[in-house]
Amino acid sequence: MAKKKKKTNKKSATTRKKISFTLSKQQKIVLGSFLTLLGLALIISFASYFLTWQADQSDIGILDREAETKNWLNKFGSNVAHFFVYQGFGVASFILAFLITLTGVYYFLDYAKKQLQRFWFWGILVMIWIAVFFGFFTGTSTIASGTIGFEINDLLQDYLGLTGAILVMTFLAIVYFVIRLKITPEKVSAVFQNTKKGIKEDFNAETIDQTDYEKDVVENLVEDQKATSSTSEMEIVTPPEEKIEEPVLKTEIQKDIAPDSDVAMEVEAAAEEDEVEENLSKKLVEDFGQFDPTLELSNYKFPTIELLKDYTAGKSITINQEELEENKNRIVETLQNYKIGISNIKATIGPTVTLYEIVPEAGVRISKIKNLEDDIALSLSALGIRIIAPIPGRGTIGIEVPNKNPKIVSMRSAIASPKFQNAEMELPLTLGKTISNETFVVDLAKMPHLLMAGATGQGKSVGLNAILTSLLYKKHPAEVKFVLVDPKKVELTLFNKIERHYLAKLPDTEEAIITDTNKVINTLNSLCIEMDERYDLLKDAMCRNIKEYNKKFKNRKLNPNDGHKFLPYIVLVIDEFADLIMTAGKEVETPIARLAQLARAIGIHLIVATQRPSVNVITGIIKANFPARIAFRVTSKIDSRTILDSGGADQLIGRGDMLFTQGNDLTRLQCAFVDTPEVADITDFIGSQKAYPDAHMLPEYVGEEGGTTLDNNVEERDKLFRDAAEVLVIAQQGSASLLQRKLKLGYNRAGRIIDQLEAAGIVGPFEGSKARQVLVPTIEALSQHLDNENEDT
Ligand SMILES: Nc1ncnc2c1ncn2[C@@H]1O[C@H](COP(=O)(O)OP(=O)(O)OP(=O)(O)O)[C@@H](O)[C@H]1O
Repeated sequence: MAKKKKKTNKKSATTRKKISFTLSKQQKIVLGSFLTLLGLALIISFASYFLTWQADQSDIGILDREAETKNWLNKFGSNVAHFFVYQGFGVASFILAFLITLTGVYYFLDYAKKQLQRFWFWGILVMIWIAVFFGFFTGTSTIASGTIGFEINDLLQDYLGLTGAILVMTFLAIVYFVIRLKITPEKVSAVFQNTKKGIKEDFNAETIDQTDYEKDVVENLVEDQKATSSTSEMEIVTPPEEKIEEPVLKTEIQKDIAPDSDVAMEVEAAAEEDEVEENLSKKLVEDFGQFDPTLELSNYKFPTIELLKDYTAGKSITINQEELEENKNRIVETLQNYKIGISNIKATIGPTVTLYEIVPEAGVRISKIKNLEDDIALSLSALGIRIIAPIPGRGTIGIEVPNKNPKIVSMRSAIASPKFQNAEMELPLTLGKTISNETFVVDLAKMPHLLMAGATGQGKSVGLNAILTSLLYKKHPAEVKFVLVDPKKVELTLFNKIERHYLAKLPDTEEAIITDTNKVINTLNSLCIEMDERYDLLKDAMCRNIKEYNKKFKNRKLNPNDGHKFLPYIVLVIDEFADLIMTAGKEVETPIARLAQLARAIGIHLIVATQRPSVNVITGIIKANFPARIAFRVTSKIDSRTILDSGGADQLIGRGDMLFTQGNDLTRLQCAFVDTPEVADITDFIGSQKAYPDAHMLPEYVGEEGGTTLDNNVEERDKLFRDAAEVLVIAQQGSASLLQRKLKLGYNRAGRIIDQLEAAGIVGPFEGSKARQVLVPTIEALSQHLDNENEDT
């Protein structure tokens, strides 16, 4: 049933969408004034037609310019009125004119149109009814009922007879009164009662008025007498004041204690609840506009491009012809040494490497060229040769040869590129430039997590800074929050300045940037709680991902009173992951794996960087959930295999030369370079602006120190022990997930509390898939139980 309802709602929504066309404000005013004036013109012509119709009827014909008409709106008036009044609905045609005027006014003043539709629906029905009604009286003359009214009436009478027609008409009138005017027998009787009472009050009031009047007259007389005849004497008796007040008293008495026989009972008919005209959220959006998450920092200014340095100023990529020729000749020679002929060769010059695309002669085995990689590298005497055989989608074989004079790709050029500026992505990142010198932009939200590896000094930190800078240039502080983990303690410190704008942290912690392993564990678990909470919100809102959820929230379809809020993306950046795994092992691996598996839909994205991409650091489960990888230069082929599932990263030339994969092809990129002073300038720029009162707060997570297990130690119980006990006793169901939901706890904490409750004898032992038994029947019994416990200790 509910499904059906939803379906029809959906259907009506789509039809509404189809029908509704949006007019601009000006168009509405023009249309509104046109309709209003047209309606008024009709009213005037109709009114005039009733006076002049007999004279005009013979002259009907708008094309005849000579013909004279008496209608106030001349030929237009007489023709239109003849059509609507005589041939149409008679007197009731005024309703039509009125509806047109009303429509005009609605458009002119831009009122909601829903109401208008009702006016039209009922207006037309009433018009037809009135026309038919007049059909009873008009006989042969059709001016009052119009032809339509007369004909319908005639038809009714032919089939039902006069009595039947009257009954049908009466029934229709009742329908109108009950449905449209919501007049019920109770209301009618209440009106009668009120009228009765009203008449009585009026009568009394009149008595007062009369006395007042008499008093006035007497007073005036006194004054007149005084003024006009000082001679003639007349005794004037002013009525005593009590007399005037008497009727007032009487009314009060009558009001308060009415005589028994006349007990007036006021019947208050329960007011019909108003129907909401339009979807409430639509109205909210109309009234207040879409929810704007950036409102709190509405004056926030994004960092300017000037804050970034241009390292390539005046140094665009120059083509060194000599170098190109030399490399080409060597490639051709080397291949010929191995009896591989080339039919064509093409060079694409990138910032750090040049790609030579060769088309081998027919019959050459590709694997043969691939095997010659080292030989070609030797003959070109260059580091970092990479052979791509074949280049996917191109049908050629690529040989990447590093340039002798590589160019720095400045972050400024990447940020200023139209590709990045116009990127309509949730979390756009510009990583640098491709081999064909194009800016490379990807969406972190689509990745959905990124693994980064590279030997020391190859550009990892710069890469991380480039990623964070991209987000700072594109996303408002309300839209994205960073959780930064930096065991090296120095790499990300600059971001401390934007703590209250962009960072998220645990409650009760000083620094937002996490450098301590223990805190990392707490933060990761807290993010898991945040993830669970967000999933609950999404489930409640029936959304599949954060994008849909936020859209719904912006359109005011989710009620903040139900806990709904705008959800910013959370980007968790972990530098030196290997170090973390070494010190904390499983404790960090488990929540990271959980987040990596589940957090994509609710907007938590992970960027994990490591120096050593060995298999005990990047375990299978982590690898499986990080399809997007970046490899800077690594020291061995094995490391390259671990991070990219293929070689290549060991042949990079360093200094930001990198390979990027999103699960399929490898793309060689030159990472955009952003130096520490530039990051300092950007964070200074943001940090100096108005900020939120505090960093974004993550849910509280109580670590292992939060309590003991089956030890019934009252001192060591969780802070929420009593609340939890009450929740379970009320629900009479000993389940940890109930606690998680009701008290917004993480899984571990809820589990610990359940253990404590078991130790305290409030819930029974673990019963497998069934919920535990609650041993305390009521809240009172629980209070007594806990009080006894306190007395014992
Ligand atoms: N994209 C780049 N373009 C030009 N030079 C770069 C680029 N990336 C890095 N470099 C150079 O390499 C140096 C080291 O880079 P970075 O500090 O990012 O290395 P790292 O991989 O983080 O090293 P570590 O792991 O030891 O911290 C930089 O100081 C810079 O000179």
